[in-house]
Parts: sequence; structure tokens; C-alpha cells
Amino acid sequence: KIALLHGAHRVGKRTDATMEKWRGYGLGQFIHWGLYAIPGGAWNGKQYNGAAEWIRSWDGIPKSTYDSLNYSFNPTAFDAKAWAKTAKQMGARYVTFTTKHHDGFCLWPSKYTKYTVKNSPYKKDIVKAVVDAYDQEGIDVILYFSVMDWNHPDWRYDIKTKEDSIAFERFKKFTRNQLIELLTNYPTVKGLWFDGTWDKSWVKQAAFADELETEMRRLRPGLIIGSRFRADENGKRHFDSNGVLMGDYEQGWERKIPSKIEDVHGNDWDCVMTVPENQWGYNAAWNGHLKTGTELIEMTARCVSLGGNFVLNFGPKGDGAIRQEEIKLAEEIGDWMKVNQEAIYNCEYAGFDKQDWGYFTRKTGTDKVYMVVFNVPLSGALRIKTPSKTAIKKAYMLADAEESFVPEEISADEYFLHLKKSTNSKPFVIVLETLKATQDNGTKYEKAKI
Ligand SMILES: Cc1ccc([C@@H]2N[C@@H](C)[C@@H](O)[C@H]2O)cc1
Repeated sequence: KIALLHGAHRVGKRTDATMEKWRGYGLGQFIHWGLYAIPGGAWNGKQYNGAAEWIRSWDGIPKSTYDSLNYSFNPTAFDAKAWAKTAKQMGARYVTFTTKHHDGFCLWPSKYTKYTVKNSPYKKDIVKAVVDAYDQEGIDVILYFSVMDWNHPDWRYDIKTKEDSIAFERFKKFTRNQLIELLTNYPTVKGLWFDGTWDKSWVKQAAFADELETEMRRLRPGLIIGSRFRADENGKRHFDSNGVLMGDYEQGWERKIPSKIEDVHGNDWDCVMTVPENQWGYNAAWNGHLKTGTELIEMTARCVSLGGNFVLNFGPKGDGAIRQEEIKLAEEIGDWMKVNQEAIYNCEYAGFDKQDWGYFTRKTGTDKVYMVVFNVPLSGALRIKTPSKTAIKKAYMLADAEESFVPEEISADEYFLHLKKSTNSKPFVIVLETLKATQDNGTKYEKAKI
């Protein structure tokens, strides 16, 4: 073990109630909204293919013209209550909302810069509107914050000169001020989702960032901060020099999902996902593959089956309205969640071997296991391999408990559930009530008689 002053301060998962609630969210919403939604991936009639929220950084974009977009930011269709209703009916249990993206434009009236919504035609505090609307719907709020700030004159990619160092000290104070300001203005938020923390300038601030994290946690006990916020004193990010996760959950799963339980190293994690291949902010021309509702439901089940949460991104338009494609996806996911949410909320890795037909989830702390089925085999037989000393007492459709199954034992701890020749067009869930023979209750392990 390497002695570290600014590495991880905890080994293993947090066990407090706030984090246990976070662990059970299952499904969340990401919202990327800001000035980049105005151009929507195009500039002077030319469509760009990169991620729309990065348009300021592309060749050919006059940065000063982009920066003055705050003077034309007037989202007349913005309705935080409508956003929160969409999230509620989709079944999202939390939302991660961009307070400030890399371009530095603040969607709250920060006292520490002029580059905020206050100096736009819109004027009002968007962060407050979103926090209040989602609180009212009972959806927890996490605030996204980009440390990298292209607008701030004191931002540096690296610190090479004395001048850089003096400027970056000012930038560090500015960053701390904004974070304390956010936690003070919006006391109900449950966490911060950091981005823009990979450049050398910030990676060199292990001591400062460690102290700032401690200060934020003291200001907001229970605050949830991911692994992307700070590096250790050797510049190690996400995992410190001893391989221990920094922060409360792993933030590395951006547009990708772990394929097996070993990949998550026993940590909490969430996966943040775009509908197109790689567009977070609004891009008018959604090119390439757009994920379908069923694909996104499968990603949700896959994340929960591996002990994580799935967070689907929405990129509202420059006028503040959510695009129709996203509304439709939210409805499709919501319709499925209304029937099957029991297999998603407050569920965890089941400890069953993965099978081709889909995913196992387990209601946290119980013997109730769910089979979320996406790929019905031609045989109609769903294979189950139970962990040793685990019997299946009951098996039935979540949507209709009357429709039950008698597992056919095909070998030790291995069964088939035979589906009726029904043509399922949507993913469905089967409940397994299991029985774990435990030594201390003295019962000799008996195959439960179905
Ligand atoms: C290389 C890279 C940097 C930043 C990102 C940002 N993280 C996502 C959550 C979005 O905010 C994207 O702009 C994506 C890729």
C-alpha cells in the first residue's frame, strides 16, 4: 500500500441511508441544457457531427460570437414542471442537471461571474426552477458541474508559468465559491456530478480538491460525489494509487455499460447514456443510430442487474422544449416501468449466472429474484442456474401472478422454465421466490418441493 494524503478516504460502498437510496434508484434522467442548444449542432447553415455541446471548441466557430449567445438566450417554452412530469411518468428516480457546462455559462445567477442566465433576456434562475419542480415530483436532484470553464479568463489547461499559477489560484477560488454557492442556494440537492476534471491544471490540485471535497461534505452531510471530481497526489483519477475508488461511486461508465459483475469491482456506479451515439446537448440533426425504447429498457435492466443505475440523457431545445423523439421514448419507457418497476427499483446484482434470455435482478436484501426477459429462445425454455443451496419455491409472471411455472430440473441447481407459446412483443418479468438453506437455521438443505 502506498501512503497517500489525498487518495480515497473510504474503502468499499457507503452504508448510510442516503447512499442506499441512491443505490436503489435504478433509473435516472440526465439533462444537458445551455447556450449550445441554440445552434443545436449547426453554425451558419453548416451541420457539424461532433457532440453539440462542444460546438464552441470546433474549428470555424467564432468563439466570441458563441460566447455572446447569452444575449440571445430566451427559452420561452421552458417549463421545469413539464420536464419533471415527463421524468416522473418515465419512472426516473433522480435527475442530473447541467448547472454549468464547459462553455462556462451558468444556468443560475452566480455572484462570481457575469456569464450567467441573469445577464440574458431570460434573467430567471433556471437551476432553482428545475430543483423545485423535481423536488415536487419526488425526484432527487444531482447537479452537474464542469470544472473546466472555457469562458473564465483564469482557466488554464496546464500550469507552466508564474502567470499561469497566479491565474489558476484565482480560478480555484472561483470554483470553490461557485460550488459553495450551489450547495447553499439549493440545499435539497443530493449530490454533485463533476465533469471537465481531466486537464493537468486540475489534476495537479490534489490537496486543494481533497480539502474542497471535505468542505462540501461538511456543508452538506450525505452529499454524493462521484469518482471524477479529484485526482490523488500522484495524478491518479477515479481510482487512487492503491486502486481504491475515489468518491462515492464510479463515474467512468459514460456511454458504456459493464459487461460482467467483475468489471464493477464491488463499487456503486451509474451509466450515463445518450440516445444517439454521442450527443448530450441538443443537436437538431440526430444522425446515425437512435436507440429505441426497448434498447433503453434493456440497458436499464442490464445496469441494475450489475448493481448500477442507468441515467438517460435529454437535450432540450434552445426554446426550452423537450424534442418529440425524447418525449416518445420517455413514454415508452414509462409504460414498461409502470408494469415492471418492481424488478428495477431497489434491486441489486442477484448472484445468478447470466443467461442468454436476459438479466437477473434481486430485490435488495431479500430472496426475491426477477428474470427480465428480452430474448425468448426458440425452444421457449428459459435456463436458470441457481447459486448453490438455493431452491426455487415459486415462479410466476410479474404482470400476472396466476401465470406460474413449474421449473423442470435438468441437473444439479439447473432448471428450465417452459414458456407458453405466447408472442411477447415487449420485454417481460418473471418472479422467482427462492429459498436459501442456511446452516444456522439447522434445516438440512432440502430441494423445495414446488
Ligand atoms: C472527451 C469528452 C469530454 C467531455 C464529455 C462530456 N461528458 C458528458 C457527460 C457530456 O457532458 C460531454 O460533453 C464527453 C467526452
